[in-house]
Amino acid sequence: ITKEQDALMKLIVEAYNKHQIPQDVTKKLLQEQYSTEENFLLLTEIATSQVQVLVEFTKNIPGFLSLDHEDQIALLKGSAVEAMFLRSAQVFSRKMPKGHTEVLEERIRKSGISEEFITPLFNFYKSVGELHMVQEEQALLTAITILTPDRPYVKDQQAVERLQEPMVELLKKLCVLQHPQEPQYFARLLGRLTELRTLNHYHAEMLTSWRVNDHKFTPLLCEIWDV
Ligand SMILES: Nc1ccc(C(=O)O[C@H]2C[C@H]3CC[C@@H]2C3)cc1
Repeated sequence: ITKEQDALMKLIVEAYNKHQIPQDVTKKLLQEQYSTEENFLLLTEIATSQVQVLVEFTKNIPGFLSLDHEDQIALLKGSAVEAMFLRSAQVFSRKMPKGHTEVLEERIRKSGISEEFITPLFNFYKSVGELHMVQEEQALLTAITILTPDRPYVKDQQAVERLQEPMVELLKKLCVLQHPQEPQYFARLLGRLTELRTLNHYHAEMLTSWRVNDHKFTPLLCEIWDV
């Protein structure tokens, strides 16, 4: 790892850890009663908070704020679902106190999300958990997801590639250092990004079904997902 790569990694990890889901949101998970309505409201709070954390993290990715402003929006809107699921998968499988994980799982299962999305969602959570990513890998993988050049409406894809490439190279080196006994570990991480893309479709269905049943979203979620 070169000096520049080490500096880049420290910036990304610092940005990743700077913003977390507020305690009061995760505390509510245990307190509120278990109605479908209450669960939906909790998930709405979690998703809104996740998107806020995502925007703050993205602004701290070196070079992001120097991109064309419309492209910045296109990258955020194009990656919000994937970055949110990636972070919630990491929180779900690692950071949460034991009791919370089961409670959150229960609430997700009973919030009006259709079964056909529940299965792929928890399969994804499980496959992320099994990777036992260190925080550097989590932060870099999230930044790489956000800096995907071929999102809809991105005008200057080369500029995004120039930011994403060094992060992919750095992640590749990190994986070799962190998992020397597992040469295919880096490929497994990138495989998670492919699995993530499939969740976009399910997520759009989830939003539509909630909208149809007249569920209220927050202004931020309406804006980032055009609902
Ligand atoms: N009104 C909404 C409520 C929740 C979501 C959402 O994406 O929830 C995600 C956050 C984590 C819990 C369920 C999934 C993963 C979207 C709109």
